Amino acid sequence: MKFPGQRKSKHYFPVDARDPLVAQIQQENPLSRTHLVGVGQTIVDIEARVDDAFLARHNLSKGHSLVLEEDKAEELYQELKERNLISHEYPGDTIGNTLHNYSVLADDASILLGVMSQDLKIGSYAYRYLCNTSSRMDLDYLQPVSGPIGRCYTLITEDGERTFAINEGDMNQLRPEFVPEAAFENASALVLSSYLVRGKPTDPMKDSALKAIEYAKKHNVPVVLTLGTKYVIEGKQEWWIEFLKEHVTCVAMNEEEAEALTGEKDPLLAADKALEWVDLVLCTAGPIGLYMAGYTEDELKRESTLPLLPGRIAEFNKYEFSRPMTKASCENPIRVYSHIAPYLGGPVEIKNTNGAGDAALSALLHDMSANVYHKANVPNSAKHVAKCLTYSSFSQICQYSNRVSYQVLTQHAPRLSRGLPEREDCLEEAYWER
Ligand SMILES: Nc1ncnc2c1ncn2[C@@H]1O[C@H](COP(=O)(O)OP(=O)(O)OP(=O)(O)O)[C@@H](O)[C@H]1O
Ligand SMILES: O=c1[nH]cnc2c1ncn2[C@@H]1O[C@H](CO)[C@@H](O)[C@H]1O
Repeated sequence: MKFPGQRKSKHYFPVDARDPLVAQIQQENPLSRTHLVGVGQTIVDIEARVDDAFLARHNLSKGHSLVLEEDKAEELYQELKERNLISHEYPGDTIGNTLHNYSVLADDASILLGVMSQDLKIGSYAYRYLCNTSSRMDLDYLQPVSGPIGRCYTLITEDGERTFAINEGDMNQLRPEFVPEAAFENASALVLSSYLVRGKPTDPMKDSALKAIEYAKKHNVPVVLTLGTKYVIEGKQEWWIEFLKEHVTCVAMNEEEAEALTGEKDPLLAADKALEWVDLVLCTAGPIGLYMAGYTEDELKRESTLPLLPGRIAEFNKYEFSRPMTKASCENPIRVYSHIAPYLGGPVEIKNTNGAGDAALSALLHDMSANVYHKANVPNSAKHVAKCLTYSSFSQICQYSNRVSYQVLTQHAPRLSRGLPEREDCLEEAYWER
């Protein structure tokens, strides 16, 4: 496990490969490992530049993700092909992206539960998916299917906005028996998306997601839900709120999804509202940057030395140097919030915003895993006197998530093509204090 954030801090582990005491411990007891597990919809993103008329012709709603009927999807594909509009093809899926990015950042294992075409043809979409996925992502549990994996037409209009049109293929055919309990032993988190429940009523995907949640709970693995698109939430708020209350530790969303869920337009107020149902919130807000909200123990709160920020909650970032905890593990829980503006004000040229939110979430998950890893290997560390959800503070995670989003904005693909530059390993020194 490569560590996130302040890697030179005294709690960094493995502390120093040259320290004879540490070397000894490592020889006697191999380090305990952890991994991230996710239930995904295996999808290839097919990117094309189109105009607004194209979206109108295919009845697509700009900025969102819609599932098309097979014949409509074929019509759309034919037009893209005939007009030679397809520019890139990448592995996609919000969960696949998150797991891949996690594996790249942590240089460690993640497990994808999903489907894969059993008869692979070289050059096919399934083949492309596998070739361009991190070798740290464990694909051994995938369920073989006879049909194609999903295709996500990623349509970029002149204003830089992206609209998704989905041809499902067999992406929702994952059956519960392909969700093995073994994948949850020692897992640091289970990550799911709200997209998993929008298949046909006869699709087994929803039951598979519920099976995964059942195992996660059994093994005390936090459940992290990313909201995907506001259309999955709108009109079903009550259902989602019950779902969050019952199953979810951490929710990740952008400001539109946050509004659909909470009715609050302001991302800070929306994040605050979501704390009524979950323990930790990541809310991205495009050019505004991102917010986090969560709980910490009153006695353990740590005051920020950064400027206090104005917002709909006065001095909301006052305790952002605290580490997130579940509400239940606090005796006197207090709410903590943090915000960060886009890294360096955002890239000079945004290649594509596709995947920026997934990138932010993968950084948070990396930090959660680092905590589990550190706790398993250095249980007596002062870091673990209280049961925290993450290794770093709210503030540090905001910085890290934002930095990773920036990296995705500067490239076409929705997944990180490589880790962050090594010279930035210590965020404080190399980047934030510039
Ligand atoms: N126009 C922009 N300028 C600067 N930074 C941006 C811009 N858009 C996004 N970002 C950065 O990327 C992060 C995530 O972006 P955004 O809120 O667009 O995610 P999202 O809508 O969930 O994306 P996706 O669903 O495509 O993964 C933001 O917190 C911000 O740091
Ligand atoms: O219905 C869906 N299920 C799963 N992933 C999706 C769906 N629609 C879009 N994306 C994925 O969202 C990523 C960016 O966040 C894209 O890579 C796209 O593949």
